[in-house]
Formats: sequence, structure tokens, C-alpha cells
Amino acid sequence: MAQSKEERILNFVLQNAVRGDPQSVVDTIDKYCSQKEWAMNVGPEKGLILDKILEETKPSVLLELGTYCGYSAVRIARLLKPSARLLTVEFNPDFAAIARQMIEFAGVQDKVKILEGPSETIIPQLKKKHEVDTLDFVFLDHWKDRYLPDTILLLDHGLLRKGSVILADNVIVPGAPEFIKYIRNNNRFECTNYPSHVEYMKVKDAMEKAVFVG
Ligand SMILES: O=C(NC/C=C/[C@H]1O[C@@H](n2cnc3cncnc32)[C@H](O)[C@@H]1O)c1cc([N+](=O)[O-])cc(O)c1O
Ligand SMILES: [Mg+2]
Repeated sequence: MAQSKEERILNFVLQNAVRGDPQSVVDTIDKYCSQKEWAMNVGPEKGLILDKILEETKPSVLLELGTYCGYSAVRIARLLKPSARLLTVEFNPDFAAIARQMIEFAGVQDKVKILEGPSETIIPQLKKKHEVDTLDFVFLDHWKDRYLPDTILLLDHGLLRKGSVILADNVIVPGAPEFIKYIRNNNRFECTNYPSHVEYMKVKDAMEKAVFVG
């Protein structure tokens, strides 16, 4: 059967990156997606903003919504301290399978757990089924119309604590206007905008950081 773009990206990594070296996996995906086929990874420019915020926050318990091929899961995991854990949620089984192989090849499988299913089902299960108390860091990179409802789910299920950081990709392109309107007008969040560009393109995009004040 014809290969999918995501399979081609994974195969390029398996053939060109260094097993057990997460930085080489990140760099190899960026090389493929900037030179051969565009794909919706957070990419190198917004990735550096993500890196910086992770290094400032030093989180132990992290949640990512929208694993896709696992690029940001590997990028995040490569910076985590040994005891830190990333839970990443993906409802497309084909993408989850690709991401699992990407994460294992990078050697970060001990820090990353893929939760297969829709975020609206998984978020309410985090405390009881996945032994989460509260989240230190949340990366939103799934369907953009899910950013707001899932943020409200996180609040309703007591998953945020004073200082929890929510970082949202793509608040310009494709955009998440309802999320931005809500989060910037909610005095329980302190927001910062990080202008950048759409991955592998010259089109303007931005990330938004929202710190929960409790
Ligand atoms: O559309 C974009 N991202 C959507 C990402 C979607 C990914 O998250 C999963 N998902 C969705 N809702 C889910 C709910 N629950 C679990 N997984 C879910 C989808 O199966 C996919 O793997 C996007 C688009 C552009 N762009 O330039 O067009 C640039 C970007 O950086 C982007 O992130
Ligand atoms: Mg994105």
C-alpha cells in the first residue's frame, strides 16, 4: 500500500538519524520537512522558544495534546530531567504508531507515554488512571478548536496549580481565536505572546504562554 507522508518521515529518520540521539532525530525531521515534504511539526524556530520555556520552567509532569509524529515529544523529552514524565495524547492510531517508533528510536521512551484517544476523554482520566496530581506544563498543538474546551477541562478537573504553564502553538496560523480571547481575559492566567513563523515557512505565526496564577 502507498506510504503515507508520516511513514516517509519516520523512514527518513530510521535511515538517517542516530539511534538513541534525540537531537539527531529532531534535526533529521526538520531536514526532511524543510527540504522534501512540509509537515505540522512545531519546527526549529518555534522549537527554540519551546526549549527556552522548558528550561525556565524545569517541569516534572508534562502533558502534550496532539502527538502527531512525535517531533515535539522527542524535542521536549530531550530536555527533561531523568525523573520527569511527558504524557502525550493522540487519537489517530496511525500517527500514534509512527510516534511510538519515533520516540523509541530517539531513546526517550522511558520519559514519554503516548495515551491513545481523544483529549476530551483522556483529560478526565489523568488523575485516577494515569496517577497525575497536577500538571507543571501543558503543550497545546492539536486541533485548534480544541484548545479552549480542553483548557476548561484541565481547570474543571483540578489539573492546574499555581505556576502551571500552558504553551499553545499556532495562535496566528491556523489560529485559536476563542482560546486567545478567553485566556487573555481570564485574570487567573498571565499571558505572554511569542511571535515567530509557521514551521518551515516565512508566514507569521506565534505561540502563547499562559501561566496559571491559582
Ligand atoms: O492543524 C494543525 N495541527 C493540528 C494537529 C493535530 C494532531 O493532533 C491530533 N489531535 C487533534 N485533536 C485531537 C484530540 N485528541 C487527541 N489527538 C488529537 C491529530 O490526530 C493530529 O495528530 C497545524 C496546522 C499548521 N498549519 O500551518 O496549517 C501548523 C501547525 O503547527 C499545526 O499544529
Ligand atoms: Mg502546531
